[in-house]
Amino acid sequence: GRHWGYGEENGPDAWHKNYPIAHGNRQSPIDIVPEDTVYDASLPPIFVSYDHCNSINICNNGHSVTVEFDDTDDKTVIRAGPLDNAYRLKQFHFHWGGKGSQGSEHTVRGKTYASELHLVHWNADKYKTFGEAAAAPDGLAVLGVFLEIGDEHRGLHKITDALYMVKFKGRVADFKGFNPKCLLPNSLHFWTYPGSLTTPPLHESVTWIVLKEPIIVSEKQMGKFRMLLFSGEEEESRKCMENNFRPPQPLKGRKVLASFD
Ligand SMILES: CCN[C@H]1CN(CCOCC)S(=O)(=O)c2sc(S(N)(=O)=O)cc21
Ligand SMILES: [Zn+2]
Repeated sequence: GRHWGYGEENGPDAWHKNYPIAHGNRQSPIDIVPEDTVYDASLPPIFVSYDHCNSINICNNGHSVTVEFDDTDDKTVIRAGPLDNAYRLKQFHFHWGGKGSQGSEHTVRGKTYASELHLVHWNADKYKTFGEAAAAPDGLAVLGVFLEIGDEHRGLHKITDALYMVKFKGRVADFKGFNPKCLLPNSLHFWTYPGSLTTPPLHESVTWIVLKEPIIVSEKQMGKFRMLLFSGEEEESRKCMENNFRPPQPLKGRKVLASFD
């Protein structure tokens, strides 16, 4: 049937037709209002151990560009913070705009960023497979990092230089040895709240951990993401992959905790 996307007909406002959970009580993203967040002094810092981290490939799935990891053991995990278990890195991907500073999914007091990086982790302590975890209320932990336009980012070069290999939907290319630690900002101060996948199937299975400090990337680097296509090589309609973000969803009484005062 008609596949979901970010267009006029199949975009975020239409997703509820095939995915009624779109109108659920813990949907993402949200607008984070710092003065309404609760500083929780008992919240430990998050612990990111990406040291033996190894990427496998880079892929254009028709919705975003993703870098996938070998998650067969606990060598690349995040723990602590709001999490009760170690969560294994499965993939990371981005959401971005068409120009300027629109493009992030979470917003901060209405401020949008040019892009947002999502590092997707799953609770392998509790669930046997990623698929099972992706549908469980405490199955996933996604680390969100804002990207702001400024000087170029040295760590992002390896990604933007590889995007030409996956221009078309369905393309996968080898992408080994990339460690996403280089994409994290200096501070790991975060906001956290219970939410969902921001794309279909919109499972309410994500503990969101959104970093307050953005990383800085250049307009030129962001431009390379917009060279990607939503469409496959065989399709005649060539649609640039951009504005692949869901707007903020109702908070519905949820509390957003802050790890910093
Ligand atoms: C295009 C589909 N995007 C999905 C694909 N996965 C979920 C479905 O998996 C089932 C086995 S996912 O867990 O990798 C994931 S995380 C995010 S987000 N933007 O909320 O960080 C979206 C998605
Ligand atoms: Zn995402």
